[in-house]
Amino acid sequence: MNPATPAFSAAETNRYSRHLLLPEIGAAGQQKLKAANVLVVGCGGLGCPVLQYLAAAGVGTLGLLDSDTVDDSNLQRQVLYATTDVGRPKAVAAAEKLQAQNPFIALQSHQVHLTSANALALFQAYDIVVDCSDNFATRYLVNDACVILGKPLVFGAIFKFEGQVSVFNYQGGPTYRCLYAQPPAAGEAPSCAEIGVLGVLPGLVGTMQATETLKIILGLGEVLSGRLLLVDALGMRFQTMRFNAVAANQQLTALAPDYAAFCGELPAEVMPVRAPELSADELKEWQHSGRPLQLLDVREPHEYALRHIGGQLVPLAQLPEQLAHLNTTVPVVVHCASGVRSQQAAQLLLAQGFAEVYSLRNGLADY
Ligand SMILES: Nc1ncnc2c1ncn2[C@@H]1O[C@H](COP(=O)(O)OP(=O)(O)OP(=O)(O)O)[C@@H](O)[C@H]1O
Repeated sequence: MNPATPAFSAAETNRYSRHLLLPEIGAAGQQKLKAANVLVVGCGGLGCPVLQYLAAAGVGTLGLLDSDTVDDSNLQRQVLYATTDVGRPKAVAAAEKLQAQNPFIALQSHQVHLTSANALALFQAYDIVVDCSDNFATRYLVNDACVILGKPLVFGAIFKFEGQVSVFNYQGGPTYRCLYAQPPAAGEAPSCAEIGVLGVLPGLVGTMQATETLKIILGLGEVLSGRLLLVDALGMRFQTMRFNAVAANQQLTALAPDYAAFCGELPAEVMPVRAPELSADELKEWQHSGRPLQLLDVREPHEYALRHIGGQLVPLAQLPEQLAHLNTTVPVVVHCASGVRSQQAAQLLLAQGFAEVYSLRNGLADY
């Protein structure tokens, strides 16, 4: 179809009237939006605002890829979901909300986990991919699939109060690998589930991703290619850093077989044995019994200051050098915010010869 030909119903013309008024968009631009196919990988914190604004703007086909279900801890920031959606697949619940918001667009739910085995086939049908995932294995996989298929990739990431936005593989521009040649060491970059995130931050970063996506479709402005936007919500400061393409990263021909392994996630069969866990009730019972116990809090001092249940504070990163101050023969219960860092710490203690070590299941969240 000729993108310059307006093919809108009266209801669409009215709906998109504020776009149609802009000479930079107009009927031709709105037609480009209607003809566009955009895949959003991850319908969580970032995915929700990206999807909401792309749907409202009239992007004709939106793919929603997510393997997860809605958890009540998602509702603090994943604004497409209601309390009644808890337990439902995100790709399905989000599609319902978006279809109600805009009946003139098509929504494709992909309720799958993205892997090397399905990425190329899934991406094929889309013009642009927006990465709203939350882990490094998926980010490298999404990048490589976009490079192989020659698709622009709109990237966003959040951490506590900070965010990053960029556009990769745009018209021969640099890729995610040009910016980050190697993933961080396992445990070096904790997830939102572990470290927390300001609820509005994905809204801030996700709307920037949506903006870049619309600019790419419309051919408007200066796309954020070869530039990384750094968002500091606490200082409300925005900085841009330039980076260059590395030719080898733009010439990938095949996906890696296992992105989790590339990112240092060990396969289940060689994972260190998980330390035994204790429930919050079991810990409370132990504390009341007076049986000897070393209670270890492996969070950061600022988290401890906010709330603690006693015990010794030894942030996870400092644990290896603090081992000499602990008694290897007295049982140890390690806890953190949600049970992830404490599991790592408990495994370390067991490997160092501590006789009896437990990790508090779900951390302070359950206590
Ligand atoms: N490889 C993947 N395949 C499918 N979905 C993915 C993949 N990687 C990440 N996701 C999805 O991306 C979304 C990221 O959202 P977000 O960062 O808000 O995390 P969350 O898992 O919903 O929340 P939390 O980590 O706090 O529990 C999640 O819904 C997750 O299921």
